[in-house]
Amino acid sequence: MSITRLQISNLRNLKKVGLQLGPTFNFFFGENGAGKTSLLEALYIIHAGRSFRTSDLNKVISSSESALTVFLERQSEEEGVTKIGLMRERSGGFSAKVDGENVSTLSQLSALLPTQILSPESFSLLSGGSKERRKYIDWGVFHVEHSFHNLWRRCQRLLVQRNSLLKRRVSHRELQPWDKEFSSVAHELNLLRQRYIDKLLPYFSTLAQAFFPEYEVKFSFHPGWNQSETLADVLSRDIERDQKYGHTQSGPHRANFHIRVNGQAAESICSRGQLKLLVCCLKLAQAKHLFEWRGLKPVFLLDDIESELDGTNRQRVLEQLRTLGSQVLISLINVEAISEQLEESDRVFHVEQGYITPWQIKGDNTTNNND
Ligand SMILES: Nc1ncnc2c1ncn2[C@@H]1O[C@H](COP(=O)(O)OP(=O)(O)OP(=O)(O)O)[C@@H](O)[C@H]1O
Repeated sequence: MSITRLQISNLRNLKKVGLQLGPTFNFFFGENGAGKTSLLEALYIIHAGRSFRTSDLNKVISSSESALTVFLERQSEEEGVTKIGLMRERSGGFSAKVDGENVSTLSQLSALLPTQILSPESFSLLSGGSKERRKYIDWGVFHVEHSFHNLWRRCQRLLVQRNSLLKRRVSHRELQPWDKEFSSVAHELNLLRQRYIDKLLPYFSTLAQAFFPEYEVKFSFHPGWNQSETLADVLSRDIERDQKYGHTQSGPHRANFHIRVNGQAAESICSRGQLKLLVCCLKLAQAKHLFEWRGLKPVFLLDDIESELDGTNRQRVLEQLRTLGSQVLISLINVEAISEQLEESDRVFHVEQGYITPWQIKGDNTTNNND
């Protein structure tokens, strides 16, 4: 799968952009503040319904404009061309269409456009809170297990209901029917996560070994409660604590994973650069797994990796992406940095004050197509 056409209006400084993308690497170069990250942000928004830079989408809409739109055409061998569009209004209104038909949930767009991002922000996957790590696992489960999304939503609803009952301090007896259902859905959800991780781990281990040959790198998953007990037993035992805090302390909403390097927590022993490389291994592992199990290649968005990884490691990550055959959109400042490694199907674009134009590299010289 790859994105062939992309149109963006009123997204930060991108007032009106129209592009034909190539199926392999697409490089976007330009000075600070030119609009490179905003272009990647547009694709992320249409995939996830949110930005990777801010939780407030109004900040992403161009100042003095009332709505942003992103439209794209996706080409896949099995399904041919699919047209996908999204509009986000300043008033909060959201509308999305696939081939002219309104879609009711954003998860329909996510399913059509599996997208992975490597940006300075995405490196908090290992150094930040557990929410990001749950999102990482659930991205993968969502794309390979069809029942996951509904199960996840049921689990969220039950959790909200249980928490509101806890806050109202209802009796243990009144809580029991909720606990029974919550435990049963949680158990099913956990099985899907466990099954996914069992399949993902060989991919991660191979990559970790290639990138960190001198270290022993171990991944461990924690479902959100002690597995020697059932969740129903844990909830029943901890009822007083849950009532005291007014929310449920155990369950799949507390799932997490840890990476240990030579027996120590990665975030305590690894350098910043090594942590970033581990995040690359995690994301590449998901992409390889998705391709081998579902034949899908996610689109990769690489923002500012020049400043995030050293030359050798950057090269190794790019080589992995070339082997995978994913479509990749990469932002960078200096076009000279890539002139040696371009392949025939790659495309280069110059980003300048919100305008994006195709660029051709000839030998040692860089020339604009429009020259
Ligand atoms: N809501 C908005 N409306 C209009 N312009 C905006 C808005 N938000 C940000 N901008 C401007 O849009 C540009 C966005 O730049 P972006 O972050 O995409 O740059 P970049 O090319 O990735 O730069 P860098 O190399 O520094 O990361 C900036 O010039 C910023 O001032």
